[in-house]
Amino acid sequence: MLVEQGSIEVCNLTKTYGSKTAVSNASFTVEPGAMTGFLGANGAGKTTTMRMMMGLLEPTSGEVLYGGRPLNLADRVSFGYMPEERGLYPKQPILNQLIYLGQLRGMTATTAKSRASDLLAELGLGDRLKDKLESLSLGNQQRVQIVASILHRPQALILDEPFSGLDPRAVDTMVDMLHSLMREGVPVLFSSHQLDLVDRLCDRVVILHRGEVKATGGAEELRESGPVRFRYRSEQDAAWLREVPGTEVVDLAGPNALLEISDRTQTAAVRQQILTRGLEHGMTEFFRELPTLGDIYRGATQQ
Ligand SMILES: Nc1ncnc2c1ncn2[C@@H]1O[C@H](COP(=O)(O)OP(=O)(O)OP(=O)(O)O)[C@@H](O)[C@H]1O
Repeated sequence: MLVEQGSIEVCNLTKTYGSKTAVSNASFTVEPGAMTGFLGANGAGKTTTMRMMMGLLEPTSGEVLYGGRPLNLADRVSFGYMPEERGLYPKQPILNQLIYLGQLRGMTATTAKSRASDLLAELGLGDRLKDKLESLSLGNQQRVQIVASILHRPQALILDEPFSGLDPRAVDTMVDMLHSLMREGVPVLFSSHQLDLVDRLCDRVVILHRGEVKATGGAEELRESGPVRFRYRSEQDAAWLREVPGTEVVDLAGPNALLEISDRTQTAAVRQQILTRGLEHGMTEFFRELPTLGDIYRGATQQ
């Protein structure tokens, strides 16, 4: 069933600690029915931003809107949040504490028990329901954390490093769960350092660097707007490409090269020139290669 969910708009959020600015005038949107990856190095300000979005930290300035109006307490209770410091009780049996958490979020004990049991079983923990959290491996504790954040069918999901420490199979299972929520129209924001994972999973990206949003938008759109690069392959030495005006050779290995067009408005002309001359130099392939999200990330966080 597709539920009408609102988007979350982060508007000019700033957080300062004394003279230190942890987050500076950050603005971005988390769209319903999409996965948004929140990328940034250690200390970039991701956790601080997410905590402000969840109302756990008062912004120095700026606000967060949900469905076009200021986010209120009821919205926040309806959201699923996985904090960086996690936050379940190590000494409590896992099912019991999930039932308790579900009740805090308005579920009956019976519904919470049945949904928690189903989700734990889906994550391969069906036989651990009565075990204390601390007796599980760290990766399995993390699976319980994700169950805690999605138990009550949240209206939005904000996840701080949800994939860190998970093995590939656990990542896949969790991704399936997040995708099914996303298909129901839930906005999902998750922070990560894992560029490859963000590249694989996200429709949208926010890149934070030293507290500032350096890039935001659709992953494809960001890749399209990145540097214009062409892959060139041939049967002869490709060093002649260094002499072509309007391009820079990013990488050259014998007959193969990666080129970047210096001025994207000149792309068609430069491309035509290379095609014509390439035919005289044994060219076998020549095609546009979009930058990866990793390239975009590195470009946006250079200084
Ligand atoms: N309570 C605090 N007092 C002072 N400075 C803080 C406080 N909380 C965070 N900071 C600083 O704010 C900056 C942003 O921290 P934050 O934890 O939001 O980054 P992050 O992107 O989540 O990093 P990581 O990926 O390492 O979790 C850091 O320089 C951090 O030291």
